[in-house]
Amino acid sequence: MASDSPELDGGIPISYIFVRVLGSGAFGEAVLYQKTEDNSLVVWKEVNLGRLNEKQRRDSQNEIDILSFVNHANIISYYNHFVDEDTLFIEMEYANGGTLYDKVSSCTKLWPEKDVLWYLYQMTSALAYIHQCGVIHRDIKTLNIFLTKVGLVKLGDFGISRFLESKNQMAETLVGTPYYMSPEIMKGEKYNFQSDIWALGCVLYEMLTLSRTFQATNPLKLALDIVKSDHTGINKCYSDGMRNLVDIMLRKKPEERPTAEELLARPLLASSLLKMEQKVYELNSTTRRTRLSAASTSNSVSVVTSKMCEIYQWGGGKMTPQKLEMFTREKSPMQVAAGHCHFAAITFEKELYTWANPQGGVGMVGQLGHGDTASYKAPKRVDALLSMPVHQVACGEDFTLCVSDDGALYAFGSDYYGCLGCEGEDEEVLVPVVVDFFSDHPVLEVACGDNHVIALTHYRDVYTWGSGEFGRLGLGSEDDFNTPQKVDIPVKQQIKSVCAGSDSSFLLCSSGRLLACGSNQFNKLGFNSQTSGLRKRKAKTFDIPHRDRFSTVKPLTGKNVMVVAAGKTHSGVIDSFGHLYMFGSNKFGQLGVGDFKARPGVCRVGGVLAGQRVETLACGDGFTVASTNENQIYSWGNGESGRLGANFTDQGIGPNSMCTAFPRPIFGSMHLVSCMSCRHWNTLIIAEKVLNQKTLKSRVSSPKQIWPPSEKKVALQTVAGSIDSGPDDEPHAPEDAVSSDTSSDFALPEDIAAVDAKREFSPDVFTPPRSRPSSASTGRGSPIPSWLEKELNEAEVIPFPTPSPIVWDKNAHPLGPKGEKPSPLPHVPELSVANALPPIKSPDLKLLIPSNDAETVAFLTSRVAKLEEENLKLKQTVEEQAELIKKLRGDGV
Ligand SMILES: Nc1ncnc2c1ncn2[C@@H]1O[C@H](COP(=O)(O)OP(=O)(O)OP(=O)(O)O)[C@@H](O)[C@H]1O
Repeated sequence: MASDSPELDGGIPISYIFVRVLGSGAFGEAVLYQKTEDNSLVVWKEVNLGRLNEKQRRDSQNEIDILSFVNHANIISYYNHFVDEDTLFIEMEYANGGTLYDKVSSCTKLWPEKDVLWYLYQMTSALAYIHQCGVIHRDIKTLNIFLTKVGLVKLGDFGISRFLESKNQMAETLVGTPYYMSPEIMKGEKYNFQSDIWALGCVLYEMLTLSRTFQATNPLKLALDIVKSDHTGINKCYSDGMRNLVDIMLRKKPEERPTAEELLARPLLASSLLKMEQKVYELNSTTRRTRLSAASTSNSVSVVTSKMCEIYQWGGGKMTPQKLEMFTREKSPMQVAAGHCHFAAITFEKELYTWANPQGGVGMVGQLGHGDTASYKAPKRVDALLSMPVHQVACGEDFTLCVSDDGALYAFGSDYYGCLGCEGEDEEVLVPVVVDFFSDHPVLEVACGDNHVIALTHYRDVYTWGSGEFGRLGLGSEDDFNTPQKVDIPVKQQIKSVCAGSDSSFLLCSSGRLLACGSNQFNKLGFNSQTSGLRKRKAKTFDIPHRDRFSTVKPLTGKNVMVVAAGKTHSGVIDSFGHLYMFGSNKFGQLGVGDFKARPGVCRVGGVLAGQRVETLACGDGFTVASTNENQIYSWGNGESGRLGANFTDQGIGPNSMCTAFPRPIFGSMHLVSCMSCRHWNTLIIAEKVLNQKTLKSRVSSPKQIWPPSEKKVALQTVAGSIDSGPDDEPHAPEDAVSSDTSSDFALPEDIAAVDAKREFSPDVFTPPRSRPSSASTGRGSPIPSWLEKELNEAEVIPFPTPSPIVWDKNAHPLGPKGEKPSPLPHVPELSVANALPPIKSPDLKLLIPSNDAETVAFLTSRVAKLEEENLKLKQTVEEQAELIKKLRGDGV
């Protein structure tokens, strides 16, 4: 039990962000979570064992037994399970496209035969597989056939399946859903695999007719119809082969029905079997994770943290942060983007929501994508993109662009400057249109300035279009373009991320170098340099007004830039140490250096931020917002119209009484910010709150395989044994704690001393770094690339005596703060759980890295950059070789 093992035995803590409750079944809830380890969505099905009778307990146990050994592209994957007191938790694959029931019931027109065939193939393939393994599903129905957005079928809900010893064995229990029950079950006779074929026949019939096979609502009449009557005919628009399939699957005598294998061999399916098999493989390989999560490694103990994400918005008249209730109650946000008067958010389910806050009679021009010019004040889902999983969004002044999982780029709103990237579109586009140009160049990330767009493709090419004033497109001129234009990158650098200011553009390279172009007014690109102290020379500033090609921001060379943010008159970057550097206008104190004086070069922001790692950064019109590894959010600069989310004043010094030139904390309670975006006077942030943390001991398991029938029984006993409530297997921790996060979501600024007091400790809970939606202005990267981190974690441990354990706070620094033992935690509600948990050691890193001094950090950072560069070179060589081989083959050599 976890209480007996105060240390985590090398177990990897896993964080889950609560997304939403999917629904409740007879025994409990199915809850959707995002796993921060790899950003995947998973379902935790909670089964309340306390309410179950003996038979129902067996059924839920049965579901795990079956799920844990089946492994098929068209069956919901099982990842993990544990028992916590009277609740059984099962972690499984999430099917993000609803159920076949939803799809059939929302259809008004008959389906094309090829679509029916595609679904039928996948269901039959899943059935053939489980039947071969000796399992009858026993509850095949449209409600248990899950779908993914890309059109994959996932058979689920094995609650009442069971093994049959042999194909001839007959089951006797009366189970299933009446509409899909076979005649033999209705008659109380024994049944076998062929009952599943009957149910599949009913499902096929529903897909072809959009109605139930037998309609009677009176159970007796239904039973009679199933046993005696024939189903009504199927529309002649379907082929004879298809209609014949229904007939043979719904034969009253089970032995006359084809088996699933035989169905697959029939000409209708067999003729396109290979193609469909290949398609399933391709679609599945992009979405599927490894079957067992880190929690399931042998004897591991993990901390499972579930978090809730909330969106706060301020500015434009909203003087303090306002929580958008919709994203708290129903949907969990993953990325946000702010425009001049419109906003966008993407949920974990990859749905896009938009809303607006127009002021002073500003008209809407379709930038919300809802098909009209209404200004929806509350977030509304963009239904036109429902079938497209959207992973990133960016807002321009009055237009919006977003990227789907498959790299398609969609645009809507005003095309006045050609920012929609599609020639021949109306000036106002009210629903998303695809930017055709990128059909052959899948897009990774998009950034929008006020009137221009930058897109980064999967091949790491950069395209720009829209207004070219001040050379912001980096194309060597100030010309405007209404279609994407490829940008020449002067240095052979791999571009990692793109960022757009109002009339400026930045490209962030994997090497940590920053390239910029566009207007350098106030030195907001950071190009200006100053020479002073040279013999016989006066101090001189080299002022560059604008640049029309991307070039290196030289004053930042040597800083390993991880994050860049650009506002209207100023910009900022965060380096790999979490240091913040600002440049541009300081009229409103937006550089955060404690005064309002113009600064000719790049300034490092210290003060209250010194000693913290800055993790996210966003720049608006005359103000800046940043968050740190200590979960504090700061704002500074111009406070007019609620830009700072609070009322700070350095009265009498700045240009107006609402300005502050120092970073000021704005949230009273601690929040982890995963994403932020500022534009004009608006700010949007996503703040994470820990809901609860559990320490759990995972069952002993290794990745499951399909066993030959003879070994099946033994293997299943092993799996079943692992959730027995015997002492060795008790997987829950008595110290499971639920955070009583009753602190107000937002409080006005505390006094800085209180905040400083909080900064003296760092939580000793280790949570894995979160991979974030890539957004130049918002995201923060892990200081150590994932491959290196993986290598470090998997490296062989060489015993090395250390006087005191080093607590590695991943959020704090690549190597932790000087290796000191942290002081005990004061009582802060959000951290009460952290206090309850034992300190987590990171033996691997502690042993691998003998000292935590700055040199080691610098060494590792430069090594990472170098390795990345080498990696890039290798990739290029491989590509060149592949090209050569292709050419040679083409020439017939
Ligand atoms: N893996 C999954 N992916 C997507 N949705 C799921 C998944 N598992 C369950 N759901 C959804 O969650 C809801 C609740 O599911 P659950 O399995 O708890 O109950 P049920 O199947 O509706 O009822 P019962 O288990 O009593 O038959 C259902 O709407 C179901 O569609």
